[in-house]
Amino acid sequence: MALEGRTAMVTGAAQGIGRSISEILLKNGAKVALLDVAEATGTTLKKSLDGQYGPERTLFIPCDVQSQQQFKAALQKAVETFGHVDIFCNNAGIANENDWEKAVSVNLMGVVRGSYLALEHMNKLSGGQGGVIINIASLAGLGPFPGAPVYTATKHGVVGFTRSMAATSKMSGYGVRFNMICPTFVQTDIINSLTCPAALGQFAHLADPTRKLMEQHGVLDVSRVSEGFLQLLLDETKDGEALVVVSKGSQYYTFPSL
Ligand SMILES: NC(=O)C1=CN([C@@H]2O[C@H](COP(=O)(O)OP(=O)(O)OC[C@H]3O[C@@H](n4cnc5c(N)ncnc54)[C@H](O)[C@@H]3O)[C@@H](O)[C@H]2O)C=CC1
Ligand SMILES: CCCCCC(=O)/C=C/[C@H]1[C@H](O)CC(=O)[C@@H]1CCCCCCC(=O)O
Repeated sequence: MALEGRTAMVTGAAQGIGRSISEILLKNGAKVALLDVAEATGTTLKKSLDGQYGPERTLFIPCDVQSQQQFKAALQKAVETFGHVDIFCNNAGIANENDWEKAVSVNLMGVVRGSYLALEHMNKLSGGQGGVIINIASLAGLGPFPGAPVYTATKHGVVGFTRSMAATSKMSGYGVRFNMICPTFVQTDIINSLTCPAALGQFAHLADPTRKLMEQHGVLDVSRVSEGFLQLLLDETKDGEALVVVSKGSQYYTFPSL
């Protein structure tokens, strides 16, 4: 199997896209540390995966990506259990224009924190074995998404950070590839937040236009993102790339050259 002997960590792994990514990693032979702030959902998932893959293949670690202490301890636990980390996916995210500071904290600061902590273990210059970091951005990381300006800003931030880290890693010799995925709407709980007046705050009047956008763009199954994730992970030529996953297919985004 393509990922036999590899160890992965996925944040926001208890449900949705993170769960689907964790499952495709397991199907392809990897061991996976599942991190999530939702302890009950994560524990239930771990039990179900134990039945399918055996208890030694996964580890559930309750972890809020907003906490440096919890995140650092989670990395430590995964490395102690599995020996090393080869694949790291910063997936945890929320949509909340009302509590927009939390959205910045989870979606952008959480990705920076996760990437830097993962690098401490993966960086070849500090004794690591190298690896791949894949960040889950969004189509809203490449263009404007009306009704969710802060969500959009965080995803643009993830795109900029990931591209810059890819260049930084290459020029420094870290041996770690950085890539991102930019999906359109995907059938998970987060799309309820994008049309929920409480989460939209001052932009609650844009819930209906967002529903219309979903009808126009389509809402994908999570498997479309995890299949893209596997493609991006296994293609060693990809570094600093954004894989756009939309209803008509998946394609690498061409950034304007500056
Ligand atoms: N569903 C969609 O339409 C799209 C989602 N995305 C992105 O995909 C990622 C995953 O979201 P979905 O699976 O769609 O949503 P989801 O709401 O189903 O899953 C998000 C997961 O992240 C966890 N989480 C939230 N805050 C956390 C924190 N502080 N620390 C650790 N875990 C935390 C949740 O408990 C949950 O398990 C997010 O970054 C989202 O922005 C990107 C494009 C489209
Ligand atoms: C393939 C090139 C993509 C270029 C960026 C783009 O097309 C952006 C489109 C936005 C458009 O301005 C209006 C939208 O609704 C698009 C963004 C849709 C975002 C879906 C986000 C879903 C999510 O993250 O939960």
